[in-house]
Amino acid sequence: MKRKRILFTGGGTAGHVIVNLALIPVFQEKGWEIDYIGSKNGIEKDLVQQLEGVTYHAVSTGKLRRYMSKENLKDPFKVLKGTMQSCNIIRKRKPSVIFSKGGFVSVPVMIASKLLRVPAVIHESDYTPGLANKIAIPFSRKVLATFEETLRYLPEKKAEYVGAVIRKELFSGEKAKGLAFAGLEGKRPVLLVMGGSGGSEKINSAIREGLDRLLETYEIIHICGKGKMAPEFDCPGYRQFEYVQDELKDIFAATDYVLSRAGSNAIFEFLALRIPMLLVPLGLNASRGDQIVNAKSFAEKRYARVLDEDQLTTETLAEELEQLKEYGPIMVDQMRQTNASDSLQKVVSIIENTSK
Ligand SMILES: CC(=O)N[C@H]1[C@@H](OP(=O)(O)OP(=O)(O)OC[C@H]2O[C@@H](n3ccc(=O)[nH]c3=O)[C@H](O)[C@@H]2O)O[C@H](CO)[C@@H](O)[C@@H]1O
Repeated sequence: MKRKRILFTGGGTAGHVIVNLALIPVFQEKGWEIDYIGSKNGIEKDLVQQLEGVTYHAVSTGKLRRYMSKENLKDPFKVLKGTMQSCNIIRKRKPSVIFSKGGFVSVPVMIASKLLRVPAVIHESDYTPGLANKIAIPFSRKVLATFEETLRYLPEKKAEYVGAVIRKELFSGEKAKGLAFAGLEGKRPVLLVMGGSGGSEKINSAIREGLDRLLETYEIIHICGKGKMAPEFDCPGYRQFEYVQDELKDIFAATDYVLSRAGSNAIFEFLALRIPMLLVPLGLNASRGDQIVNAKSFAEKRYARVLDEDQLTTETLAEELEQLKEYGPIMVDQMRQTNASDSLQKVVSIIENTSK
């Protein structure tokens, strides 16, 4: 019997790849063939190309900029080229279904899916839909949302709330391995600092400026982002990484508190693992404000505390971390009332039912 084939797309930042990484092993176990369309140089290429049994195809992509640039004039042509390349790949590989996690690389793939009548499912993990997904929704059969509140921004007939899709392996981390990997003793509570998949210069600076004081209370694991390490700050109890893959589960298991950006995938992972979080959402000057609403929703449900980026100083950070310690047990109680465990299965069933 001919094996079914699924084509994934999504990229730009890890937030647009991670859900695909959670789904790929499930479809592999089911015996499906897997293709992935991403960009030539995006993080999706690094994360997906190393997976066994997944064929990665790179296409030309535009970039959905929110500012004026000469490059904006070239983008429609890049999207057109990407659409033609995607059409060729789809014609050759003949997927039964396409799953898109958004990001600008997904736009040409979604247009191609419509042109060639391959059913496509979109996933939106932020509270408000991203620009790429907004463009792609008319080309899709189904739009799945992590936040229940997102449904009000989506077409009723296509939208479905599924919750957060979380990589299974994140639930099997080991604290001792996490501490050993980071070279920490675990004598003081471990604070994980994670400025999103690309790191955050603002959070990095605030942590490093207040490092001596923070190290009196915490041991710190700092995921700073590619090219954002600062070896001159290396000292006992403080460990920096650019980006962590396989060992992330162990780092999470060793974490008592987290200071983070408010990207949807990351905050739902902390929620699922019951880690009290202080969130510093990316501001309106650098984004459409999706993290601000993600964070607000978490604060309202008492899963998180929020510190606005423009209020972030070493002093406010130290104060807020004190509050995080105090309110941590309440947050954990609130988080224990949630259950994200069946989201992955739900999404898999929807994709299977949508496929040709
Ligand atoms: C600057 C930007 O555009 N940010 C967006 C991007 O964030 P970003 O790419 O940071 O996305 P998320 O925080 O949602 O997800 C990051 C993912 O990367 C993983 N991870 C991170 C660091 C690491 O070392 N190893 C690792 O595996 C996290 O565990 C998480 O699963 O997508 C999110 C989801 O659409 C949006 O909410 C953010 O606004």
